[in-house]
Amino acid sequence: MTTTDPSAVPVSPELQAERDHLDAARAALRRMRENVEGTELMLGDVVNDKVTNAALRKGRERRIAALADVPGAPLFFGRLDFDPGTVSEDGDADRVHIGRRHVHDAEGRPMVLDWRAPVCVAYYRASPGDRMGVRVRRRYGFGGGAVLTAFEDETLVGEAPTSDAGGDLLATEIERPRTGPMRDIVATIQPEQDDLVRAPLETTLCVQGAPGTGKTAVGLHRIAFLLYTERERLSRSGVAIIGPNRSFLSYIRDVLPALGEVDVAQTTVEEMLDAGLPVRRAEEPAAARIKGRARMAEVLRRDLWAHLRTPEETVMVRRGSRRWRLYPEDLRPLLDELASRGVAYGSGRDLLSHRIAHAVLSLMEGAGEVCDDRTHQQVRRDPAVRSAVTALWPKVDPAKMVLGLLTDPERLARAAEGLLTAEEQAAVLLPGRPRGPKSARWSLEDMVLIDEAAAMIERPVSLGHVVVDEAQDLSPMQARAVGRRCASGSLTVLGDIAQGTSPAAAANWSTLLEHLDKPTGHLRVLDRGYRVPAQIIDYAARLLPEIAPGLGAPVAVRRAPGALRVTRAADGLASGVVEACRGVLEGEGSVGLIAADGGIAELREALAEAGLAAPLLGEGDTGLDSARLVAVPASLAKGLEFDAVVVAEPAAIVDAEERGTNRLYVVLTRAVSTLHVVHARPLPAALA
Ligand SMILES: Nc1ncnc2c1ncn2[C@@H]1O[C@H](COP(=O)(O)OP(=O)(O)OP(=O)(O)O)[C@@H](O)[C@H]1O
Repeated sequence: MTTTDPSAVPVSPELQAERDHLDAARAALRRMRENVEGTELMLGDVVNDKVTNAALRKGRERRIAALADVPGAPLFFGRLDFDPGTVSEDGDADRVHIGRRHVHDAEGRPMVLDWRAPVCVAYYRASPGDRMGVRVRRRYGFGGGAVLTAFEDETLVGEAPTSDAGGDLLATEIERPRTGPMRDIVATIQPEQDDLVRAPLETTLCVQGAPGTGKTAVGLHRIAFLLYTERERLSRSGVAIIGPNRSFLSYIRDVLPALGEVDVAQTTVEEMLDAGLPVRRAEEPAAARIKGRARMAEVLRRDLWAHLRTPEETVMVRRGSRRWRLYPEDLRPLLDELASRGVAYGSGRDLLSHRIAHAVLSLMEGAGEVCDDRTHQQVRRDPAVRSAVTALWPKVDPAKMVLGLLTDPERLARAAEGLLTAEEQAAVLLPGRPRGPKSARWSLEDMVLIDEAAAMIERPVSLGHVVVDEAQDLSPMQARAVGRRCASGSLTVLGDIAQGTSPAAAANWSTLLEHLDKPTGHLRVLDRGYRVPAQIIDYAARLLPEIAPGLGAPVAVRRAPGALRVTRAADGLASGVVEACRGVLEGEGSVGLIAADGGIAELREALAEAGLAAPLLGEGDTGLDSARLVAVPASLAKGLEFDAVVVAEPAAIVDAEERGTNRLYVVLTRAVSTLHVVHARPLPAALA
């Protein structure tokens, strides 16, 4: 009789002992959760204060969520046996199990250590050359339903260490068929990745990595690590991850919760800007490039500060029977001093009212009057002072300001003199004749300008850490917007220059780091490719000399015979694609059909006629978990991956946009196991 339940198969006593430990750890985790759940009653009795109660309750809910047992994710994945006395005086404790979170027994003795604990570094980095006190490293294999089915020991001591650096388990883990969103890689983080994950909070990292080298995974695990080591600091200041679009964010949404972190904001650049205005049009590439340049900040700065007026009138404050006068020549130095100090425009207004009040008080005191803080406040609020401030230092609304600037050629010419040519000025003007910010047809690039203006008026609050993925696509102006949101925090900048597809994409990282205001950020390179088998990456890398001269292909850690097929569709593209999809669907796991945005509808129709439903990614709430076969517009493929990928008509993908060859490189590097390229037109020269 065959059985499909791995837990029912007889096993060795050692494996059984490990299973028992896993069961005991699960029971202990349940008890830890129940203990937290049981705190509700005590809370009501002891604390009456509503606000405190609400905060405690929220903390408690968070803790309960963090202690949830994630179905399908085993509670531990590894074990280390250290030299006696390395971890503790007590010999037994030199064996530690390592998992996603800390679990202890009823007496408080650890049963599973959180992978982020310092002692666990050895799990990821110990080698026969530097064994870090480790004698044996054990890695576990799991079957369906997180049933422990195997383990593999690596002995680091003795004459003949048995180290394969976990190669088989790594390949098995990567090739495990995908059924939905991205998974964590906590069990198999590689040494070069671990080094980045555990970089201290103060360090801004910029990671250049070819497709599938694990950049996104590193960024997500770094957040989890930082939240573990710096929880208090970061829970006050906040952490965010910025991704290229909603489909991508949906793809990565489960990774942090699986690592026990449920409180990280995930956003796109567009959502982050949050100007309260809708984006109504895509910018022309030429205008996008101009609006994305850092010099636009100077154009905006000039326009903003041009709102200041030269004092022409006397300010007269009445107090009782006396009148105190400040003449234009008294006011001018106050204004000039503030304007030259680099204050935010908005706080400058406030400071000006203080300066004027101070000057009036000096006159009063010079005449023998006794003044105190109350007098200062009264003078500051005097209608004459207030109207002088309003006239000299007018309030500015950022959206109205940008609207005014981009609809008035003369005003723009004044602000852009020496910075933009006449043609460039004409290119950035807004279309139509909008009457106000609500009716204007803004682009994303315009929103970035509004954000810049808003930040010049009032500086935004800084987060503690921001991870920005696909950062190569940030224009200098977008980079400034990201950078000022972590002005006093740090960044993890992830990307690949070769995958830059936006019109103002970065050409190198040092310039982008400057725009992010982190010029001393450390540039690190990941070059071991985990996702894509060698045959596929070699094929895609033929595009590199054209799109990113100087950048090499990653060194693929896996080869997969038969991974690549290139077919000329003799009976037309649609039928070739249907046939290719049918073929790859015979295998296991997720399948992505990727085509130029303009061609995807027709291919979906052909698939539907052939009885193959392919929901469109990005439409409604279609996520990657809704079906095995998903139709992916090329513009949304970035950052995603599928077990098998069918790429339809590479030439159409290249032709669809200015940086179409970069887009094709992205598209060709999404497959974990199989890539099938189908074409009716000739292939781009490098692939022919
Ligand atoms: N150490 C690892 N163990 C297991 N899987 C890994 C490891 N590193 C990376 N992977 C897998 O490789 C794939 C690619 O990882 P990831 O998406 O982080 O790469 P990337 O560098 O961001 O790629 P891209 O530039 O194409 O977006 C993922 O499936 C990830 O789980």
